[in-house]
Amino acid sequence: MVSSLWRLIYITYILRRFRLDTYFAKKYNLVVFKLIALFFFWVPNKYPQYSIGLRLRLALEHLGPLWVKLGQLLSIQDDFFNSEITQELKQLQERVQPFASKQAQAIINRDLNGKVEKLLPFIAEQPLASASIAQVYAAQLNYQALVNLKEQLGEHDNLVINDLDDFSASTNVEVVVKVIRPFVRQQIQKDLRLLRFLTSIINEHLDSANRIRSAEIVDELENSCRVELDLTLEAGNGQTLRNDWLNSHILYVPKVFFASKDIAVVERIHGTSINNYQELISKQVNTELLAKRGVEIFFRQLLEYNFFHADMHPGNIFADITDPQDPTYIAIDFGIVGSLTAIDKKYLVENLIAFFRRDYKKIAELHINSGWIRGKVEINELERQISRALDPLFNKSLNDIRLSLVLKNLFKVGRDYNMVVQPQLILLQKTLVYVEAMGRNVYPELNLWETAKPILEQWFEKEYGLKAQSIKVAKTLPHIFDFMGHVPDDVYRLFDNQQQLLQKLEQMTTKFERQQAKIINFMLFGFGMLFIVLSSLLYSLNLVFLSVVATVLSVILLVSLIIKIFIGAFK
Ligand SMILES: Nc1ncnc2c1ncn2[C@@H]1O[C@H](COP(=O)(O)OP(=O)(O)OP(=O)(O)O)[C@@H](O)[C@H]1O
Repeated sequence: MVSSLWRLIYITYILRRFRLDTYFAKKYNLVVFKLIALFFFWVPNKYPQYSIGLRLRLALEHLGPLWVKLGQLLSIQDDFFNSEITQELKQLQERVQPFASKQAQAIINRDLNGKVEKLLPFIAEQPLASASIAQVYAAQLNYQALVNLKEQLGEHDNLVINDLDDFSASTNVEVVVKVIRPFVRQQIQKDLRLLRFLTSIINEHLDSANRIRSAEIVDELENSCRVELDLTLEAGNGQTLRNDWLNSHILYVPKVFFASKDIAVVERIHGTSINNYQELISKQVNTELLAKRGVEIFFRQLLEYNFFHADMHPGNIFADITDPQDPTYIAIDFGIVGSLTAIDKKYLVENLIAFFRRDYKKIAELHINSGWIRGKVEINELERQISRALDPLFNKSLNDIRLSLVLKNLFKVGRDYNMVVQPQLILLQKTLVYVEAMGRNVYPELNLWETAKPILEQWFEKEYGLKAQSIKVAKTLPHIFDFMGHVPDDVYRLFDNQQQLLQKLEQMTTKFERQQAKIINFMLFGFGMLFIVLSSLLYSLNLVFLSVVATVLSVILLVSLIIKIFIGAFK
């Protein structure tokens, strides 16, 4: 509690130090930001010449991993900040001090439970890289020791050892050991709670038109941090992706050998960072092919395997340029992955194809006929809205068409009509932002239109085209015939069952009627006798008239009873 309070004070101090409170006070007109200025009046304004975007970026970098991730997330939404700020946020980098290798060693020792020397005969003293969540060390893995350990896995239930069938080695293997920063989990959790608290306070004081989608953003952050902070989940994702691409030439996925929550041992890769454009050029790499292969990989992950790497920022993608004319990709860091439902996949492809054909009516029809948009919607009006959102994208040259923007604008129109866009579709759209940026960085003339269109059309034809439908029908025919063969039996059984049911119903009705008759008889008899007793009582009290009435009533009741029994006997 006390540490959370200190952290909150530190966050507000940083807001003031970079004069973000003044910006937000103006943007949202909230007293809370004016209070910060009052409370931290003594903090000097050191960066008056810096733009707001730069100050925001520096503040987030100061605050640490969660805030950097928040900034990265906001940099690909355009309903939060203007383009100048989002451009700056796109350059967010994690400025973290490496943590002591001694601590890393202690974590490795703890999780490998006394087997470190056997499994990892060499671990470098200095880290290879230090990111905000993890630090990475070059190391050597004794492969045979790992094979033996897998056989007696029971003893090491904190470790997940992946299937080793897809890898073989007779000597030590070059690996990297990824170690989660000590206390980063606690710090991120604490910051998440504070972020939720701060955004809810802000939201409470905003009028509905200005409210921010805070809960949605914080949920998304929490979700991605949950996976990134548990390396066993990353190990599982890595294995799935590796299996998908095992026989492919264009993407290599390094082997994740094993992991605990805090460490992962991964095959070491040697590639050129996809950001290193200078090297790609100086080695005369076929950048056009490289860029096109990037787009192909993205769509194949989605359409063929339905499992996509969703953290494709340039730090995680490398190129193997051993043969510059045949460049291929290497992907690392499998913390965030995604997959789509069959319906979302169809939605995506159909809409993109219709967009390529500039057929906005078709897009409108798709949204209505498939029930994505419910309620009464005027098709022409929807078509107009879609055209308004998408047509400006055509005004650019084909090279500049950004599919990520197409999707984003489409989702926006959908949301205006209360369509619920599934989070995985949003994740995909955000991944596409990186894929497109990367492709254009590698080969500025990349024409996504030309590259993606045939892939999408082929997939759609394969899945939903005439041939695919005929094959599907042909496959279902035996089942239909089988079903029809059983129909007479089933119908007979149905009728038979129905007959039995009717008989049962009849029996129950008769029983009920009998019970009912008995009750009526009993009541006629009971009331008849009651009136006889009443009549003699009234007579003894000299109430002759009333006594006669009671006698008459009792006679009526008893005679009715006799007639009823008499009729019942002849039924
Ligand atoms: N298999 C590998 N081979 C060689 N280098 C690696 C490997 N895995 C990671 N690295 C190096 O370590 C860096 C950080 O690794 P990784 O991206 O997996 O960590 P992270 O904490 O998830 O970082 P972030 O979330 O910021 O991307 C990479 O950018 C790369 O330089």
